[in-house]
Amino acid sequence: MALAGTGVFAEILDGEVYKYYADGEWHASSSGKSVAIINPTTRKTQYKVQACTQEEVNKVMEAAKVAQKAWARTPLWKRAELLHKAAAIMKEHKAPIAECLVKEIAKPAKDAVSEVVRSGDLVSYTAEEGVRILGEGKLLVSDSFPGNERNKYCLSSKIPLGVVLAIPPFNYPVNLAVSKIGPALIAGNALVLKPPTQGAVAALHMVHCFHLAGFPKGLISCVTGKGSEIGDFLTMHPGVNCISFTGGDTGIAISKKAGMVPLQMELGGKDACIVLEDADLDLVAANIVKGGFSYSGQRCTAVKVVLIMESIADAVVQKVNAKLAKLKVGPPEDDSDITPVVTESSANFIEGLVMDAKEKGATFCQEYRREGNLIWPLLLDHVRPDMRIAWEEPFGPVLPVIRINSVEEGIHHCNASNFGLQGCVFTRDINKAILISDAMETGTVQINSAPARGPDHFPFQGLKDSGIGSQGITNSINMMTKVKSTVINLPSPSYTMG
Ligand SMILES: NC(=O)C1=CN([C@@H]2O[C@H](COP(=O)(O)OP(=O)(O)OC[C@H]3O[C@@H](n4cnc5c(N)ncnc54)[C@H](OP(=O)(O)O)[C@@H]3O)[C@@H](O)[C@H]2O)C=CC1
Ligand SMILES: O=C(O)[C@H](O)COP(=O)(O)O
Repeated sequence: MALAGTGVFAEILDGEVYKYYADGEWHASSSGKSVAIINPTTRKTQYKVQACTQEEVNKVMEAAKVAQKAWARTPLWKRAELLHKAAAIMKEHKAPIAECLVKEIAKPAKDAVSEVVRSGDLVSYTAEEGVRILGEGKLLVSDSFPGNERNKYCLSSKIPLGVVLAIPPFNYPVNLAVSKIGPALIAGNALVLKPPTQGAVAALHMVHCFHLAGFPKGLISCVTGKGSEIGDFLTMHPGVNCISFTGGDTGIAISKKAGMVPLQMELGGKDACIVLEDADLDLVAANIVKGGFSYSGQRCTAVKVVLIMESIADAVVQKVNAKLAKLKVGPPEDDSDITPVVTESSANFIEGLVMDAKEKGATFCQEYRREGNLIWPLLLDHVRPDMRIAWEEPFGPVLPVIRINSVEEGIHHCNASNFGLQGCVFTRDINKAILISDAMETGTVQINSAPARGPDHFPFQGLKDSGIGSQGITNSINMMTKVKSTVINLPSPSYTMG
């Protein structure tokens, strides 16, 4: 039974097209045009969203600016209270939101529910963390700097940036939206969301939960449309005071076009898994399968290349293959492990990487199989650096194994990548693990576990082409504020004697 667009969500639907959200209300766009969202499994149109116009974006920005000023005067505890309310509503309505994730991005049914619950928890945690860290400021006294007496007291605190533009990617359209919305709002900013086209309807349902919680008009808005059509207008809009983006190379282009505003960019990755001879091989195999193939490899933090010592490679490949044979391949509704990848062009891209590896002599541990957007899990052994898959991210259920003869070789491959998101190392020797972690040029290194962004309050950042700034709840709140100081100048120095 379809739940999306029904019950409390009925008002977000206009005929068969989902509305966009502006000035505290749901609207049909004056463009009269819509964008189709193709179900990756059926490859037919599942939903439609409004193709918003530039004029509508302008109005949203104006309303956001006005609403932000009033919001910044709203006590912190009240902002937190509203966020807690939105989180509870989101969790209460997890079923329709999860249904959209299943239909729009083929997320396995259970994972879709987990994404919504995790998102509710993220919003609540953000409310609590915001109350703590934004409730504190700093007092500096002048006599610590040479030549000064204690006649100046500097009071500094964190203040909002203004209007934050949030652009999340298709693979976590709810979670990676709230990871921007929560921190922006608790810090006193207004928020404009441009959801990914695949995932837009899940995001609109999530935004309605914030609407039902009673946030002021204009403070949150959600404009839909193809990124290729309205993206530049949004990111270059003079009303935007901060851009928080998660996605692919588009982020690099945005960073070149954006004005002088803070940027938070979480981009692609080619997370390496370095396996040493003394590793627990069962643990390694379990993490390669979980890390490489969860959500069919469509995670920025997926294991995207295995760099394994030659002497243990056969044993690990055998264990991984045994586990891959047990994965359930099929539609997301059946809670399959491997589901269709998000678009046909994505499936074609993955196939291109596989065919290139085939031509250049990689060993196929399974037969390559594809039906529509559904690609069966594939481990490619004996991959060499001249193959594209050694460097490019497939964002699909295809994982290359490169056999190495020294740890240095593994580190060298990891660091030669233009990406630097996460990486992992498997060894029982913690001293070696720390040295390797320090040598890997990535934002995070996991020791004895696959890469992961969560838990959501951990710092999450990419080096090189993987991003700018750091996410995670605390870092995002800090990033979405600036520092304001007030200096009290005393007529004469004053010292407390104790
Ligand atoms: N480091 C991280 O945290 C993560 C990184 N990623 C990376 O994202 C990629 C896959 O996600 P995907 O959604 O396809 O990424 P894209 O970069 O294609 O899209 C991300 C978002 O940007 C929008 N967009 C597209 N063009 C523009 C533009 N010109 N201006 C502004 N916004 C635009 C998209 O909208 P529309 O859908 O309408 O095109 C979407 O909302 C992979 O490379 C992956 O590694 C993914 C998740 C997390
Ligand atoms: O987009 C992604 O891949 C996510 O940021 C990964 O999140 P996870 O590692 O917590 O699944």
